[in-house]
Amino acid sequence: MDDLPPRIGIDRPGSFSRSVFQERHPVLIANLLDDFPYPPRIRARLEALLAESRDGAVPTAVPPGPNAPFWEAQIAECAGRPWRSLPFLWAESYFYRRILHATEYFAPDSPWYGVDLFAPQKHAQLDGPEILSDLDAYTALAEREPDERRQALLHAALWGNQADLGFRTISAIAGQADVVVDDSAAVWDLIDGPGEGPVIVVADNAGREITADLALIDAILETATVELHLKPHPYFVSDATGQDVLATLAALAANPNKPVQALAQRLREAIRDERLILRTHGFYVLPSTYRHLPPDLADDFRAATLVILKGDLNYRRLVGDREWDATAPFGEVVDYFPGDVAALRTAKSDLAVGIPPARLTELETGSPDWRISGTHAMIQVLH
Ligand SMILES: O=P(O)(O)OC[C@H]1O[C@](O)(CO)[C@@H](O)[C@@H]1O
Repeated sequence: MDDLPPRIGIDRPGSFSRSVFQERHPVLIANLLDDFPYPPRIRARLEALLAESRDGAVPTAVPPGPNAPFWEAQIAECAGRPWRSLPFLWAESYFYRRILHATEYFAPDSPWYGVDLFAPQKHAQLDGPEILSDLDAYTALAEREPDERRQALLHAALWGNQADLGFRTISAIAGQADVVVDDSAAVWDLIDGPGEGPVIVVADNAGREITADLALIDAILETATVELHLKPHPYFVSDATGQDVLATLAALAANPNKPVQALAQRLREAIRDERLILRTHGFYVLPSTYRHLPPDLADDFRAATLVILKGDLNYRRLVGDREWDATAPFGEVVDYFPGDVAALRTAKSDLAVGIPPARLTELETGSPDWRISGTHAMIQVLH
Protein backbone atom coordinates (compact mmCIF):
# COMPACT_ATOMS: atom_id res chain seq x y z
CA MET A 1 0.00 0.00 0.00
CA ASP A 2 1.74 3.20 -1.18
CA ASP A 3 -0.82 5.90 -0.46
CA LEU A 4 -0.71 6.30 3.26
CA PRO A 5 -3.29 8.36 5.19
CA PRO A 6 -2.17 11.40 7.24
CA ARG A 7 -0.24 10.84 10.47
CA ILE A 8 -2.10 11.17 13.77
CA GLY A 9 -1.03 14.45 15.38
CA ILE A 10 -1.38 16.00 18.82
CA ASP A 11 -2.82 19.33 17.76
CA ARG A 12 -6.56 18.61 17.61
CA PRO A 13 -8.38 19.86 20.75
CA GLY A 14 -10.46 17.09 22.26
CA SER A 15 -8.48 14.33 20.54
CA PHE A 16 -7.13 11.35 22.46
CA SER A 17 -3.55 12.03 21.37
CA ARG A 18 -3.73 15.61 22.64
CA SER A 19 -5.14 14.41 25.96
CA VAL A 20 -2.07 12.20 26.43
CA PHE A 21 0.08 15.36 26.47
CA GLN A 22 -2.36 17.63 28.27
CA GLU A 23 -3.82 15.22 30.84
CA ARG A 24 -1.70 12.08 31.20
CA HIS A 25 1.79 13.51 31.14
CA PRO A 26 1.21 15.88 34.08
CA VAL A 27 0.18 12.82 36.14
CA LEU A 28 3.14 10.86 34.87
CA ILE A 29 5.59 13.61 35.94
CA ALA A 30 3.80 14.05 39.30
CA ASN A 31 4.19 10.29 39.93
CA LEU A 32 7.93 10.49 39.25
CA LEU A 33 8.34 13.46 41.59
CA ASP A 34 6.48 11.48 44.21
CA ASP A 35 8.36 8.22 43.72
CA PHE A 36 11.91 9.65 43.88
CA PRO A 37 13.59 12.26 46.12
CA TYR A 38 15.00 14.04 43.09
CA PRO A 39 17.27 17.03 43.79
CA PRO A 40 16.16 20.50 42.57
CA ARG A 41 18.05 20.29 39.24
CA ILE A 42 16.18 17.12 38.17
CA ARG A 43 12.83 18.36 39.46
CA ALA A 44 13.30 21.61 37.57
CA ARG A 45 14.17 19.75 34.34
CA LEU A 46 11.11 17.52 34.59
CA GLU A 47 8.80 20.45 35.23
CA ALA A 48 10.36 22.45 32.39
CA LEU A 49 9.98 19.47 30.04
CA LEU A 50 6.32 19.14 30.91
CA ALA A 51 5.66 22.84 30.25
CA GLU A 52 7.68 22.77 27.02
CA SER A 53 5.86 19.70 25.71
CA ARG A 54 2.47 21.27 26.37
CA ASP A 55 3.09 24.76 24.97
CA GLY A 56 6.63 25.10 23.69
CA ALA A 57 8.92 24.19 20.79
CA VAL A 58 11.55 21.50 20.22
CA PRO A 59 14.98 22.80 21.29
CA THR A 60 18.13 22.35 19.17
CA ALA A 61 20.03 20.28 21.77
CA VAL A 62 20.13 16.55 21.01
CA PRO A 63 19.21 14.52 24.10
CA PRO A 64 22.17 12.22 24.87
CA GLY A 65 22.07 8.43 24.88
CA PRO A 66 22.11 5.54 22.41
CA ASN A 67 20.89 5.85 18.79
CA ALA A 68 22.68 9.25 18.70
CA PRO A 69 22.93 9.59 14.86
CA PHE A 70 19.20 8.90 14.54
CA TRP A 71 18.29 11.59 17.05
CA GLU A 72 20.80 14.08 15.62
CA ALA A 73 19.14 13.78 12.21
CA GLN A 74 15.65 13.98 13.68
CA ILE A 75 16.38 17.03 15.83
CA ALA A 76 18.01 18.77 12.88
CA GLU A 77 14.65 18.41 11.12
CA CYS A 78 12.34 19.19 14.04
CA ALA A 79 14.18 21.84 16.11
CA GLY A 80 12.13 25.01 16.44
CA ARG A 81 8.84 23.30 15.63
CA PRO A 82 6.06 23.67 18.20
CA TRP A 83 5.45 20.36 19.94
CA ARG A 84 1.79 20.53 18.98
CA SER A 85 2.74 20.28 15.28
CA LEU A 86 4.58 16.96 15.77
CA PRO A 87 3.27 13.50 14.87
CA PHE A 88 1.92 11.69 17.96
CA LEU A 89 4.29 8.73 17.76
CA TRP A 90 7.36 10.91 17.32
CA ALA A 91 6.37 13.34 20.05
CA GLU A 92 5.73 10.59 22.62
CA SER A 93 8.95 8.75 21.88
CA TYR A 94 10.93 12.00 22.06
CA PHE A 95 9.18 12.88 25.34
CA TYR A 96 10.40 9.61 26.91
CA ARG A 97 13.92 10.21 25.59
CA ARG A 98 13.85 13.66 27.19
CA ILE A 99 12.60 12.24 30.52
CA LEU A 100 15.61 9.90 30.58
CA HIS A 101 17.84 12.88 29.92
CA ALA A 102 16.12 14.96 32.62
CA THR A 103 16.63 12.22 35.21
CA GLU A 104 20.30 11.64 34.17
CA TYR A 105 19.67 8.04 33.15
CA PHE A 106 22.44 8.20 30.52
CA ALA A 107 24.88 10.36 32.57
CA PRO A 108 27.69 8.01 33.75
CA ASP A 109 28.90 10.45 36.43
CA SER A 110 25.48 10.89 38.03
CA PRO A 111 24.24 8.81 40.98
CA TRP A 112 20.99 8.58 38.99
CA TYR A 113 22.78 6.86 36.11
CA GLY A 114 20.86 3.76 35.01
CA VAL A 115 18.17 4.15 37.69
CA ASP A 116 14.91 2.83 36.18
CA LEU A 117 12.60 5.75 36.89
CA PHE A 118 9.55 3.59 36.39
CA ALA A 119 10.75 0.75 38.66
CA PRO A 120 8.61 1.73 41.69
CA GLN A 121 5.44 1.60 39.57
CA LYS A 122 6.45 -1.67 37.90
CA HIS A 123 7.40 -3.31 41.21
CA ALA A 124 4.14 -2.23 42.83
CA GLN A 125 2.31 -4.14 40.10
CA LEU A 126 4.59 -7.16 40.31
CA ASP A 127 3.95 -7.40 44.07
CA GLY A 128 0.25 -6.60 43.76
CA PRO A 129 -2.80 -8.80 44.30
CA GLU A 130 -3.80 -8.96 40.60
CA ILE A 131 -0.73 -10.94 39.57
CA LEU A 132 -1.26 -13.35 42.46
CA SER A 133 -4.79 -13.96 41.31
CA ASP A 134 -3.58 -14.33 37.67
CA LEU A 135 -1.15 -16.97 38.88
CA ASP A 136 -3.86 -18.82 40.81
CA ALA A 137 -5.80 -18.91 37.55
CA TYR A 138 -2.66 -20.18 35.77
CA THR A 139 -2.42 -22.98 38.33
CA ALA A 140 -6.04 -23.96 37.70
CA LEU A 141 -5.30 -24.24 33.96
CA ALA A 142 -3.34 -27.44 34.58
CA GLU A 143 -6.72 -29.23 34.74
CA ARG A 144 -7.73 -28.22 31.21
CA GLU A 145 -7.27 -30.02 27.89
CA PRO A 146 -3.99 -29.01 26.12
CA ASP A 147 -5.68 -27.05 23.29
CA GLU A 148 -8.03 -25.25 25.61
CA ARG A 149 -5.11 -24.50 27.92
CA ARG A 150 -2.92 -22.91 25.30
CA GLN A 151 -5.81 -20.91 23.90
CA ALA A 152 -6.42 -19.59 27.43
CA LEU A 153 -2.73 -18.65 27.63
CA LEU A 154 -2.93 -16.78 24.30
CA HIS A 155 -5.93 -14.81 25.52
CA ALA A 156 -4.28 -14.13 28.88
CA ALA A 157 -1.30 -12.66 27.01
CA LEU A 158 -3.72 -10.60 24.91
CA TRP A 159 -5.60 -9.17 27.90
CA GLY A 160 -2.37 -8.78 29.86
CA ASN A 161 -1.86 -5.79 27.57
CA GLN A 162 -4.61 -3.95 29.42
CA ALA A 163 -2.25 -3.59 32.35
CA ASP A 164 -0.08 -0.81 30.92
CA LEU A 165 0.91 1.70 33.56
CA GLY A 166 0.97 4.70 31.22
CA PHE A 167 -2.64 3.97 30.46
CA ARG A 168 -3.38 3.67 34.16
CA THR A 169 -2.09 7.17 34.93
CA ILE A 170 -5.63 8.31 34.24
CA SER A 171 -8.08 5.65 33.16
CA ALA A 172 -9.43 2.94 35.39
CA ILE A 173 -9.91 -0.17 33.28
CA ALA A 174 -13.55 -0.96 32.88
CA GLY A 175 -13.20 -4.65 32.05
CA GLN A 176 -12.67 -7.03 29.20
CA ALA A 177 -15.53 -6.36 26.83
CA ASP A 178 -14.71 -7.98 23.58
CA VAL A 179 -12.16 -9.57 21.27
CA VAL A 180 -13.15 -7.66 18.16
CA VAL A 181 -11.04 -9.71 15.74
CA ASP A 182 -9.72 -13.10 16.83
CA ASP A 183 -7.27 -14.85 14.49
CA SER A 184 -6.06 -17.19 17.25
CA ALA A 185 -6.38 -20.24 15.00
CA ALA A 186 -3.93 -18.73 12.50
CA VAL A 187 -1.47 -18.01 15.32
CA TRP A 188 -1.41 -21.67 16.38
CA ASP A 189 -1.34 -22.92 12.78
CA LEU A 190 1.83 -20.92 12.21
CA ILE A 191 3.44 -21.97 15.49
CA ASP A 192 2.65 -25.64 14.80
CA GLY A 193 3.49 -25.36 11.09
CA PRO A 194 6.64 -26.31 9.22
CA GLY A 195 8.59 -23.09 10.04
CA GLU A 196 12.04 -23.81 11.43
CA GLY A 197 13.01 -20.41 12.79
CA PRO A 198 12.21 -19.21 16.28
CA VAL A 199 8.94 -17.63 17.31
CA ILE A 200 9.84 -14.02 18.10
CA VAL A 201 7.76 -12.34 20.81
CA VAL A 202 8.24 -8.58 20.84
CA ALA A 203 7.31 -7.72 24.40
CA ASP A 204 5.38 -4.72 25.61
CA ASN A 205 4.75 -4.10 29.31
CA ALA A 206 6.33 -5.47 32.47
CA GLY A 207 4.16 -6.71 35.36
CA ARG A 208 0.95 -8.54 34.51
CA GLU A 209 1.60 -8.49 30.77
CA ILE A 210 5.09 -10.00 30.77
CA THR A 211 3.93 -12.53 33.38
CA ALA A 212 1.20 -13.72 30.99
CA ASP A 213 3.63 -13.53 28.05
CA LEU A 214 6.08 -15.80 29.84
CA ALA A 215 3.35 -18.35 30.51
CA LEU A 216 2.45 -18.26 26.79
CA ILE A 217 6.13 -18.54 25.82
CA ASP A 218 6.43 -21.63 28.01
CA ALA A 219 3.59 -23.22 25.99
CA ILE A 220 5.21 -22.21 22.67
CA LEU A 221 8.50 -23.74 23.83
CA GLU A 222 6.81 -27.15 23.68
CA THR A 223 7.09 -27.01 19.86
CA ALA A 224 9.45 -24.16 18.94
CA THR A 225 12.34 -22.07 20.17
CA VAL A 226 11.54 -18.50 21.20
CA GLU A 227 13.25 -15.11 21.14
CA LEU A 228 11.83 -12.56 23.53
CA HIS A 229 12.64 -9.02 22.35
CA LEU A 230 12.78 -6.41 25.12
CA LYS A 231 13.40 -2.69 25.43
CA PRO A 232 17.03 -1.73 26.03
CA HIS A 233 16.04 0.90 28.60
CA PRO A 234 12.92 2.25 30.36
CA TYR A 235 10.31 3.54 27.93
CA PHE A 236 6.57 4.39 27.85
CA VAL A 237 6.36 3.90 31.63
CA SER A 238 6.02 0.16 32.01
CA ASP A 239 7.76 -1.31 28.95
CA ALA A 240 9.66 -4.46 29.88
CA THR A 241 13.46 -4.57 29.99
CA GLY A 242 15.78 -7.50 30.76
CA GLN A 243 15.76 -6.51 34.42
CA ASP A 244 11.98 -6.73 34.47
CA VAL A 245 12.07 -10.27 33.08
CA LEU A 246 14.53 -11.33 35.78
CA ALA A 247 12.35 -9.72 38.47
CA THR A 248 9.31 -11.55 37.05
CA LEU A 249 11.11 -14.90 37.04
CA ALA A 250 12.05 -14.32 40.69
CA ALA A 251 8.41 -13.50 41.52
CA LEU A 252 7.24 -16.67 39.75
CA ALA A 253 9.81 -18.77 41.61
CA ALA A 254 8.62 -17.30 44.94
CA ASN A 255 4.92 -17.95 44.24
CA PRO A 256 3.32 -20.47 46.61
CA ASN A 257 1.73 -22.49 43.75
CA LYS A 258 3.89 -25.43 42.66
CA PRO A 259 2.90 -25.17 38.94
CA VAL A 260 4.04 -21.54 38.97
CA GLN A 261 7.37 -22.46 40.57
CA ALA A 262 7.76 -25.16 37.91
CA LEU A 263 7.02 -22.57 35.20
CA ALA A 264 9.83 -20.37 36.56
CA GLN A 265 12.17 -23.34 36.60
CA ARG A 266 11.36 -24.36 32.99
CA LEU A 267 11.83 -20.79 31.77
CA ARG A 268 15.17 -20.42 33.56
CA GLU A 269 16.36 -23.69 32.02
CA ALA A 270 15.17 -22.62 28.58
CA ILE A 271 17.16 -19.37 28.91
CA ARG A 272 20.27 -21.31 30.00
CA ASP A 273 19.90 -23.71 27.02
CA GLU A 274 19.11 -20.85 24.63
CA ARG A 275 15.81 -22.38 23.63
CA LEU A 276 14.55 -19.06 24.96
CA ILE A 277 16.80 -16.17 23.95
CA LEU A 278 16.39 -12.72 25.50
CA ARG A 279 17.29 -9.95 23.07
CA THR A 280 17.05 -6.25 22.73
CA HIS A 281 17.52 -3.74 19.91
CA GLY A 282 17.88 0.03 19.75
CA PHE A 283 15.06 0.16 17.19
CA TYR A 284 12.49 -0.66 19.88
CA VAL A 285 12.90 2.73 21.55
CA LEU A 286 12.67 4.85 18.41
CA PRO A 287 9.63 6.54 16.89
CA SER A 288 10.19 4.72 13.55
CA THR A 289 7.57 2.32 12.29
CA TYR A 290 8.14 -1.30 11.28
CA ARG A 291 8.09 -0.11 7.66
CA HIS A 292 11.56 1.23 8.37
CA LEU A 293 13.11 -1.78 10.05
CA PRO A 294 16.88 -1.90 10.36
CA PRO A 295 18.22 -4.64 8.01
CA ASP A 296 19.40 -6.96 10.83
CA LEU A 297 15.98 -7.00 12.50
CA ALA A 298 14.23 -7.40 9.14
CA ASP A 299 16.42 -10.47 8.46
CA ASP A 300 15.53 -11.93 11.86
CA PHE A 301 11.81 -11.37 11.27
CA ARG A 302 12.05 -12.93 7.81
CA ALA A 303 13.67 -16.05 9.24
CA ALA A 304 11.22 -16.41 12.14
CA THR A 305 8.39 -18.93 12.22
CA LEU A 306 6.16 -16.12 13.49
CA VAL A 307 6.66 -12.66 14.96
CA ILE A 308 4.19 -11.83 17.75
CA LEU A 309 3.97 -8.09 18.38
CA LYS A 310 2.47 -7.28 21.76
CA GLY A 311 0.57 -4.16 22.69
CA ASP A 312 -0.81 -0.93 21.43
CA LEU A 313 2.44 0.87 20.72
CA ASN A 314 3.75 -2.03 18.63
CA TYR A 315 0.42 -2.00 16.78
CA ARG A 316 0.83 1.71 16.06
CA ARG A 317 4.35 1.04 14.77
CA LEU A 318 3.21 -1.92 12.67
CA VAL A 319 0.14 -0.37 11.08
CA GLY A 320 1.57 3.17 10.99
CA ASP A 321 0.19 5.77 13.43
CA ARG A 322 -2.13 7.22 10.82
CA GLU A 323 -5.76 8.06 10.29
CA TRP A 324 -6.65 4.70 8.77
CA ASP A 325 -10.12 3.70 7.72
CA ALA A 326 -10.78 1.01 10.36
CA THR A 327 -12.21 -1.31 7.69
CA ALA A 328 -8.96 -1.30 5.65
CA PRO A 329 -7.88 -4.96 5.45
CA PHE A 330 -5.11 -5.74 7.97
CA GLY A 331 -3.31 -7.96 5.44
CA GLU A 332 -3.11 -5.15 2.90
CA VAL A 333 -2.00 -2.50 5.38
CA VAL A 334 0.89 -4.57 6.75
CA ASP A 335 1.79 -6.53 3.61
CA TYR A 336 5.22 -4.87 3.65
CA PHE A 337 6.22 -6.86 6.78
CA PRO A 338 9.14 -9.20 6.04
CA GLY A 339 7.62 -12.33 7.64
CA ASP A 340 4.53 -13.79 9.24
CA VAL A 341 3.29 -11.48 11.98
CA ALA A 342 0.56 -11.54 14.63
CA ALA A 343 -0.50 -8.39 16.49
CA LEU A 344 -2.00 -8.90 19.97
CA ARG A 345 -3.31 -5.66 21.42
CA THR A 346 -5.98 -4.10 23.54
CA ALA A 347 -7.11 -0.93 21.79
CA LYS A 348 -5.73 2.13 23.59
CA SER A 349 -5.30 4.71 20.84
CA ASP A 350 -7.31 6.01 17.91
CA LEU A 351 -6.21 3.69 15.17
CA ALA A 352 -7.55 0.32 14.11
CA VAL A 353 -7.67 -1.61 10.86
CA GLY A 354 -9.20 -4.87 9.74
CA ILE A 355 -12.59 -4.39 11.41
CA PRO A 356 -15.50 -5.82 9.39
CA PRO A 357 -17.82 -2.92 8.37
CA ALA A 358 -20.95 -4.18 10.19
CA ARG A 359 -18.91 -4.77 13.34
CA LEU A 360 -17.45 -1.29 13.11
CA THR A 361 -20.89 0.31 12.93
CA GLU A 362 -21.93 -1.71 15.97
CA LEU A 363 -18.86 -0.61 17.91
CA GLU A 364 -19.11 3.07 16.99
CA THR A 365 -22.75 3.20 18.06
CA GLY A 366 -22.67 0.81 21.04
CA SER A 367 -19.26 1.64 22.60
CA PRO A 368 -18.12 5.00 21.22
CA ASP A 369 -14.84 4.94 23.18
CA TRP A 370 -13.92 1.37 22.14
CA ARG A 371 -10.73 2.52 20.42
CA ILE A 372 -9.15 4.02 23.53
CA SER A 373 -10.79 2.41 26.55
CA GLY A 374 -8.63 -0.75 26.62
CA THR A 375 -11.76 -2.87 26.87
CA HIS A 376 -11.62 -4.13 23.28
CA ALA A 377 -8.90 -6.38 21.97
CA MET A 378 -7.69 -7.88 18.72
CA ILE A 379 -5.54 -10.73 17.47
CA GLN A 380 -4.72 -10.06 13.82
CA VAL A 381 -2.42 -12.14 11.67
CA LEU A 382 -0.59 -11.62 8.38
CA HIS A 383 0.58 -14.87 6.83
O1 LIG B 1 1.56 -0.38 26.49
P1 LIG B 1 0.94 -0.28 25.15
O2 LIG B 1 -0.14 -1.26 24.95
O3 LIG B 1 1.94 -0.30 24.06
O4 LIG B 1 0.22 1.09 25.10
C1 LIG B 1 0.89 2.28 25.23
C2 LIG B 1 -0.14 3.28 24.98
O5 LIG B 1 0.14 4.43 25.72
C3 LIG B 1 -0.26 5.51 24.96
O6 LIG B 1 0.86 6.00 24.32
C4 LIG B 1 -0.82 6.62 25.72
O7 LIG B 1 0.04 6.98 26.73
C5 LIG B 1 -1.20 4.91 23.99
O8 LIG B 1 -1.58 5.71 23.04
C6 LIG B 1 -0.29 3.83 23.62
O9 LIG B 1 -0.42 3.33 22.49
